[in-house]
Amino acid sequence: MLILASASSRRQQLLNESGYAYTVAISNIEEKINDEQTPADNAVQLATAKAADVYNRYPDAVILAADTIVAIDGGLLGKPMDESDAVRMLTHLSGKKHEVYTGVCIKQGTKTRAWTEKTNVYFHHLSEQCIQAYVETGEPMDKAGAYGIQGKGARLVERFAGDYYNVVGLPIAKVVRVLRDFQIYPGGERS
Ligand SMILES: Cc1cn([C@H]2C[C@H](O)[C@@H](COP(=O)(O)OP(=O)(O)OP(=O)(O)O)O2)c(=O)[nH]c1=O
Repeated sequence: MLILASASSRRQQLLNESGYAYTVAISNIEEKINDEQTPADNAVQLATAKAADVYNRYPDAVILAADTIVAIDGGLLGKPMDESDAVRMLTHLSGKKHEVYTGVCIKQGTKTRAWTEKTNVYFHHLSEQCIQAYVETGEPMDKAGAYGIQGKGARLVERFAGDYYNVVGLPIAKVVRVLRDFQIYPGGERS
């Protein structure tokens, strides 16, 4: 049995599109960023903590957890606290390159595979008016870095290098490969 330890509708959608049968169980951990650690370590540790939390409730299942963090100029951006925080984040990202890290943890019993995937994203120069209008759509509020590349936030992005789905919140191609090692297969694929 596969359990997705995530409330994120984007992650659920990516698993649905791949044709997996799974159940959602949400972890209750507090997502605290540790500024003294690298972005990659933060992302993978948060994903591992989410998986460990759900493992306590489902000790026999294969558990998939993920965490997405945005890094720029050596600092980390999680989800914005409010609209002015979203404006601050988007102003910081404007006209620059940043990195999106998604940490993934797949766990069954003592068998654990955990890693971080990085995608570089380059933003256009954004006017104050453009940032304000985007924040007013409400889209930034539940997203790391205050944007969603898969939504209206697409207009902010000049280009990216790496896995697009990693930015959305789950590097699905690698996840599919690692899940095979746990005997979990996508729709249409046999063991
Ligand atoms: C950068 C970016 C982030 N995001 C999202 C992915 C994640 O859902 C969210 C980062 O928060 P996360 O803490 O990774 O995930 P979550 O809180 O939504 O769900 P859970 O903790 O239950 O797993 O930001 C996008 O949807 N698009 C983007 O372009």
